[in-house]
Amino acid sequence: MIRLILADVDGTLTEDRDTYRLDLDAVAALRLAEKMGIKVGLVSGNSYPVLRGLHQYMGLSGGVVAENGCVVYLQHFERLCEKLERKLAQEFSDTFGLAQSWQNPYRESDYAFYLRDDFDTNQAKKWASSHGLTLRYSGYAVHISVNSEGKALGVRRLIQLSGLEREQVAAIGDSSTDIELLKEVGYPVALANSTQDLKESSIMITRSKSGKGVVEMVHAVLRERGVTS
Ligand SMILES: O=C(O)COP(=O)(O)O
Ligand SMILES: [Mg+2]
Repeated sequence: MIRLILADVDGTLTEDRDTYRLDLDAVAALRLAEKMGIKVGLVSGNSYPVLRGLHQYMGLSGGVVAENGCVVYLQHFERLCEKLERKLAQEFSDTFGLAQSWQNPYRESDYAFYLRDDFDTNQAKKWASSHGLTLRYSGYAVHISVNSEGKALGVRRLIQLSGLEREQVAAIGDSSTDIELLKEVGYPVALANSTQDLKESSIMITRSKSGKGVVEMVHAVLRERGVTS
């Protein structure tokens, strides 16, 4: 029986994959899950303060995985990765001409950058590996990180802190950065507008995109628990 739902944020809880506007129906569905006794956690490439704030104001209790797996919060804060020197973020930004995310001052192990059309992914991957780092793209931002396992690292710790087995956990996401999230849970769900590689990592693909797909997923989980919805 599912006891915890883990949701990605950008592209998943939003109205679509190209906006930061939260889908209010998705927020309501996650609150309904909490009311029915299923905890909801957020697993994202965003920084800890952003996720901790969202978790609190959305009324969730399942915890947070931030910085693509490097930070976990469930009643207390844990950083699971080494810190990455800030000057490397500046060097990456200068080398590839990418603006730094406004959240970079609040990150310590995974830095994010806004993509440009002329971005050379192969060169950036080479740069990252020559610095012992991993490059990821969420559909919203390019990330460099000390963490080669991505969201899986934080998700395993969050599930452990929750005292649950992976079979009791469902997860939903929209991009390649969620493959590492979905592979850690018993009920992996992709959205209608997820990237193809993520769909291949799921056992359910929603009919609707982004936030409306989250609503479908929550109702599927509630049905599985015998709660008619
Ligand atoms: O930080 C990003 O680039 C996107 O974050 P996400 O993991 O919530 O999609
Ligand atoms: Mg996303």
